[in-house]
Amino acid sequence: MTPALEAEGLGRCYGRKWALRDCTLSLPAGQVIGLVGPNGAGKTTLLSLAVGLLRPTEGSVRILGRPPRSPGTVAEVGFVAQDKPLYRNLTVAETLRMGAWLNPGWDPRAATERIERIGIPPGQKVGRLSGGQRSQLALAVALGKRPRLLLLDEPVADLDPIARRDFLRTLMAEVAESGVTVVLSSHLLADVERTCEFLVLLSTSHVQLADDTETLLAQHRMVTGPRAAAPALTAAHTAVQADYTDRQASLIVRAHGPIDERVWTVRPVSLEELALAYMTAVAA
Ligand SMILES: Nc1ncnc2c1ncn2[C@@H]1O[C@H](COP(=O)(O)OP(=O)(O)OP(=O)(O)O)[C@@H](O)[C@H]1O
Repeated sequence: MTPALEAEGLGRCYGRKWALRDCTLSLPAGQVIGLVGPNGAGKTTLLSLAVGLLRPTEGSVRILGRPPRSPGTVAEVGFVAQDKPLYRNLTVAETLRMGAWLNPGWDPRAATERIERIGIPPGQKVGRLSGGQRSQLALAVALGKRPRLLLLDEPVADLDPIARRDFLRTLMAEVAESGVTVVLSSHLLADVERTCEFLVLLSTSHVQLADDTETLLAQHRMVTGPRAAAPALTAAHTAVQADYTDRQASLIVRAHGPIDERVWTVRPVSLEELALAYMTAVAA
């Protein structure tokens, strides 16, 4: 199957500062992919390069097997930017009509039903919606397009917990029903853990992790035990994060084989622990 997004040595700099560098990735189609990383890591830059809103300084990117903005691609890709750009003077109903007018494959039922279910009045001006309602409308417009690839830049940041759960459920239902690929950038690691089957972690403008979550979780372990035994442990396995007291060591390791459970207490890590460990390790 053609990857949803492929990047090869992709980089973008602003002046002399690299926002994204050496980015080589292949994202599988038909999954929900989490894109995480600290502020300024390069997530928006990667998404903007993918949809052709930015040009690469070096390297290349393809979406759905084609360069961004090539004929056909624009109709097949939905992008909801971080600031949810919508026309403030249009009403909700007019926004949906504009979506229908601009997109040949528009599904009026999907968009309208969604807005009705959330209870946003169709006659309301967009400029008077709350931040969360605007996010919901932007998602409805993006889904109404029936895209094959949906790129969402921090879509749930201003939703309340119930709306967030509903939003993520809708996304997962869409993936199951239509096979759309979703790339979801978020700081909410617990949401990413619940929703995503594949994780991309960016930090300091570089890709630190890009793999399916099951593989990542199988590779890593939380290990606690005597500090004196830590050098032997870190010689055999890669320490991603290490905390020491006088006698005790507590580490997250990428294991390269069995860990001696006579010496160490070993447990699986959560995706949230793993992502935080990588972000902290790179920042340190
Ligand atoms: N238009 C711009 N001009 C100059 N520098 C920029 C511009 N856009 C982004 N940058 C810089 O590029 C880097 C990556 O920014 P980007 O917005 O991609 O990060 P991000 O991971 O999306 O951050 P956040 O989580 O805060 O949204 C940052 O250092 C940022 O300051």
